[in-house]
Parts: sequence; C-alpha cells; structure tokens
Amino acid sequence: MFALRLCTQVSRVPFEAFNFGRGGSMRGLKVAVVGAVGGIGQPLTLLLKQNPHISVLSIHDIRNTAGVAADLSHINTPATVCNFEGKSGLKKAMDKADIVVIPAGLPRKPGMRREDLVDVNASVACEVAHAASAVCPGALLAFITNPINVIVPIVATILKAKGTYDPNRLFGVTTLDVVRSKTFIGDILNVDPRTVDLPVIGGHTGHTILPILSQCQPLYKGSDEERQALIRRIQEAGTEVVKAKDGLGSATLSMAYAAYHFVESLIKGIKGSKDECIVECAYVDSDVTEAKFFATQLILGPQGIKENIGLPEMDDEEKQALECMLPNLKKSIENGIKLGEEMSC
Ligand SMILES: NC(=O)C1=CN([C@@H]2O[C@H](COP(=O)(O)OP(=O)(O)OC[C@H]3O[C@@H](n4cnc5c(N)ncnc54)[C@H](O)[C@@H]3O)[C@@H](O)[C@H]2O)C=CC1
Ligand SMILES: O=C([O-])CC(=O)C(=O)O
Repeated sequence: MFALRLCTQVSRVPFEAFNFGRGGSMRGLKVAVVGAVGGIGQPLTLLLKQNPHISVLSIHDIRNTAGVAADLSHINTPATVCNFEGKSGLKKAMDKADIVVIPAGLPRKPGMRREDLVDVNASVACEVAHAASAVCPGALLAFITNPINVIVPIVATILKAKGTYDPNRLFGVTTLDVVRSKTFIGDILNVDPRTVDLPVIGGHTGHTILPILSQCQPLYKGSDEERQALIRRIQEAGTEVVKAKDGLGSATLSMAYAAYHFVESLIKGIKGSKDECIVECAYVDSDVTEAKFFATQLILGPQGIKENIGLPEMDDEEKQALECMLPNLKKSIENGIKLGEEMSC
C-alpha cells in the first residue's frame, strides 16, 4: 500500500519537470540508493533526504523498502521518496537517476577479509551495472560495496561490454579512509578534525590504503614509530570496527557520513560551483600508476571527474609503500576484470 502511495506521489511530478539534463543550476536531482534498507543505507538516506538539491530520493533493496520509505517520507524536506524492491524494481528505481549510490551487499564478520566478500557481492555489482546501462547510462555511480578494489573493475568491464562506460562517472567510495585519517590526526594534533587535509591514495583494503602523511595540513610530525602506528591504524580501522561490533557487521554510521559527504560533493560538481573547487579522493579508472584503478584526489565537475590530480608529492617511505602495494592491487583489478568479463553477457 505504502509503496503504491509513495510512488504515486512521484508520478504526480513528471521527471521531465526537474530537467535532468546536466549543467543547469535550478533543477532537482534524482538520487537512487541501492541497498537502502541496510546498516549504511538507512542513515545515508536520512542524510540525503535533507539535501535541498535532491527532488527525488529513490530507494531500492531486496526487502522492506516500504517501511523505510514511509518513515523517510514524513521528514519535512522537499525530496519525494520513492521505493522499489527486488530485481524487477531495480531498473525502475534507477530510471533516469543522476546519481546512484550503492551500499548493497554483504558486510564482513570478524575473521573475514574484504576480499572474502567478492563471491556474494560481485553479483550485486553486476545487477547494478546492467541496470545502469539500460536506464541511466549518464548517471554518476558511487559504489560502497566491498571489496571496492575488485567491485569497481567488475562494473567498469560490464559497462564497457555494454558500450555505456564513461570512466569519469564511475567511483569506488574511499571517503571513509580520508574521514578516519582526519579524525585520528585531528586527535593527535588536538585540532578540529574538519580542518585536517591530506590525500589518501591507492585502494580500500589493508596496505593498499595509503595516507600521505607528508602532505598533511596542518603539518604532522610524528616519530617514525608514531607515524607507522598511525598509518597502521588508518589501514586497519575497518577491522577495528568489525571487531568492536563483534559479529553485527562493519562500519555503518561513519560510512553513511562519509558517503553523504561524497555524494554532496558529486552534487556540488554537477551544480558547477564557480567559486569552489570540489576535490575528493575516490577509487577510479586511472593511469597515474601501473594499476588500472587507483584512488587519488579528483576535481569534480558536471560530468563527474573533471580532472585527476594524480599522485601527490611523497617522501621516500611513501614511494616505497606505493611500490609495495601495487602488485596486490593489480592482482585484485585483474580478478575484477576477469569476473566482469564472465558476467558481461
Ligand atoms: N567502501 C567502504 O568504505 C565501506 C564499504 N562497506 C561495504 O558496504 C556494504 C554494505 O554494508 P552494510 O550496509 O553494513 O550491510 P547490510 O547487510 O546492513 O546492508 C546491505 C543491504 O544490501 C541489501 N542487498 C543485498 N543484495 C542486494 C541486491 N542485490 N540489491 C539490492 N539490495 C541488496 C540487503 O538487503 C541489505 O539491506 C558491504 O559490502 C560493506 O562491506 C562498509 C563500510 C565501508
Ligand atoms: O572493514 C570493512 O569491512 C568495512 C569497510 O570497508 C571499512 O570500514 O572501511
């Protein structure tokens, strides 16, 4: 009943009325969240419902979307909430979306590596890639689903096979690594963590997460030991949460915060602010290293990535750490491309 009522609300305002073409500043955006009922999905939709630029918030999951949609729809902000379920609902949920955020899929339990999620989560990525090709080939796609290092190459390969791949529009969300780095460094320096800035490059697991402390603002000057401990904490922060949750999943609230921040930046890019340069780190198609996908700082614009800033300046230890992680990252990417080829039909 609710699903019907909420979707009818949307149909009263034709999508065309929002002018979904890119480049305008007055139009409302359609943002779809796939996996919206989950631990990340729910707080993320709560944050998105409050964004004044979103006119349609389309939520999708394999179950229970009606309750979440009814709940969200009572919040007195302009975004209209629309809910869809299951495979048959995915294309409807994503139809003509400007941005699709994907926190769908299995999270880790203690003792698991992110890579252990690939068998289950690859199929989620595959479904979303096929739906995006069919109903929103121009959308910006932001994947949260782990393992990011493998999922993004899978999606890119499927989109390529479908002829709808635009490398500037596909992102693996690594914002949480930056959020955590800012928090931990803010604590150490005793400053507001929001004022801390640094690039976190590479991928999103273990030593592929490389915070570039030498470029941190304000300056971070720890001893070698302190520096190593800090890097290790940033790299293992996901596992810290998985252990603390003791079988009840992985980071959800901090991830929803990070994902919202990232989507907000995508929106600012679409809106094309003249005064502000929108810079975010994300895991994307890349030629800055030997790895075909790599996270670096990106300048965002109306069509997604406007410019890849490339590798930051690094000290010798950081250069060595980069060399050290590349073989592993490249292996994950090759695996992703192979899986994507198998799932492309
Ligand atoms: N990129 C990052 O930094 C982070 C990534 N993650 C990843 O995000 C993913 C989600 O985590 P949680 O929200 O904690 O998990 P969760 O289990 O609480 O929620 C996942 C949701 O996805 C839904 N889902 C599963 N298959 C689906 C499909 N085919 N279509 C639509 N919805 C589907 C489930 O029904 C569930 O509601 C996990 O893979 C996790 O590892 C988590 C934290 C940080
Ligand atoms: O650790 C996990 O499984 C979830 C994740 O990616 C993170 O918290 O960084």
